[in-house]
Amino acid sequence: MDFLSTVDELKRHQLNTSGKLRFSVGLYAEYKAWLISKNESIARNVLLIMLFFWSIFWLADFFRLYGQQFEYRNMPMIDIVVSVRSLVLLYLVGLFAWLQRAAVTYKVGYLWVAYFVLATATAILSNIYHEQGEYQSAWLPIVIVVPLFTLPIGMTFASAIRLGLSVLIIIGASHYIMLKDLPDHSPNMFLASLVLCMISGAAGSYYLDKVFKAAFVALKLLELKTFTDPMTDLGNRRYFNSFGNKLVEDAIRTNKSFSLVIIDLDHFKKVNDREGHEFGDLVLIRFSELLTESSRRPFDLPIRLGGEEFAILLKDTKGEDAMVVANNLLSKCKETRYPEAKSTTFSQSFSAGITEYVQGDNLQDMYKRADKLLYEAKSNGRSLVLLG
Ligand SMILES: Nc1nc2c(ncn2[C@@H]2O[C@H](COP(=O)(O)OP(=O)(O)OP(=O)(O)O)[C@@H](O)[C@H]2O)c(=O)[nH]1
Repeated sequence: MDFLSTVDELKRHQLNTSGKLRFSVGLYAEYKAWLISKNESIARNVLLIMLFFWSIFWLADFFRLYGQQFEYRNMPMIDIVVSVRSLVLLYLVGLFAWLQRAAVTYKVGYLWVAYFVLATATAILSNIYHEQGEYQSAWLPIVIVVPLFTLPIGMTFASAIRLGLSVLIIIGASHYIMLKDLPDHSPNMFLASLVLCMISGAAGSYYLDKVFKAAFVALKLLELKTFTDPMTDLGNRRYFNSFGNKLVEDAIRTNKSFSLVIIDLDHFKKVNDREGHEFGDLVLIRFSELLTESSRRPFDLPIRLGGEEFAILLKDTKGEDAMVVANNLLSKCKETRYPEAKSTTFSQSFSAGITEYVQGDNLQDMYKRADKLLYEAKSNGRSLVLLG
């Protein structure tokens, strides 16, 4: 896959959609897909072994420290610091596994696997061979974890360093507190480890940032294509189903309502016949722009269901309020002038049916209700919005 052109395409696309399209495929779905995927078994097994190793490593670290705490120091906070740190690291390794899947999918991450293996090996070896006491170097594996803080993809080099530094300060400080009373603790060793971690953390962050930004962009582009109508850049029927079902779930959980508007342009066949198909397309595009303008709140979702049929999903909106939105849209639609039309008096109207969610509804029930009203509007002379 050519990532540079992908990034450019995504940028173009995002400009057109003006941020209206929201994505429903999240990290969780990706992670699940990774777990069930059959094709990437090698990468998955390697990572699961790593994960296992890490669990053992950090748990052992914890129990060793726990076992020795009374011998070396009297700090009740030590247990908490160590266990929280171990949990956070395990969680981050889980996230790393997800990121690695993305890397394997987009065939850009093998260098990262090498980095991971190398850093882990360094950590084990430094632990085994350190003569003065293992804890000075026990936190070296942090070099692997720090780059994970580039997770908010889109990070710059400067922010990767900033994040790397803050993580190191937090973990370094907690480690220092744990170690400072050890009889064989060497401050120079501590300092050297800190610098090493800082450098590799920042370098790793920078590299990871580049790699995963590309993978992330490719993933988003795929979602964008799946859910977008190519002519109007509105969400398509697939997106309608996905977002609409989510609204139903939200409504069940929160007891809040939402409304659905189904719109069908009037006499559109005649528009095509009289003015030509190309002009018909232009009307559809202009109407989509109006639809986007009138769906002003962040969770108003305009959709092209297909042909000359559109919908708006209005979150937290009562039927009467949706009626106001639809009637304003109808006025604007009729007022729109088309200098491109052969007929100077050309204007486009639509008919619409609106319904509000009632407990027990599913999306299909709502669609049927709104569609019935829409056809009532059609048979009552068109250019009409009905609520029911
Ligand atoms: N130009 C253009 N026309 C389309 C597109 N999709 C569907 N159409 C046309 O939209 C028209 C829909 O016509 P009908 O379903 O008969 O309905 P209508 O003429 O709008 O009449 P009413 O809905 O009863 O008001 C058909 O002529 C389709 O060819 C498109 O992408 N571009």
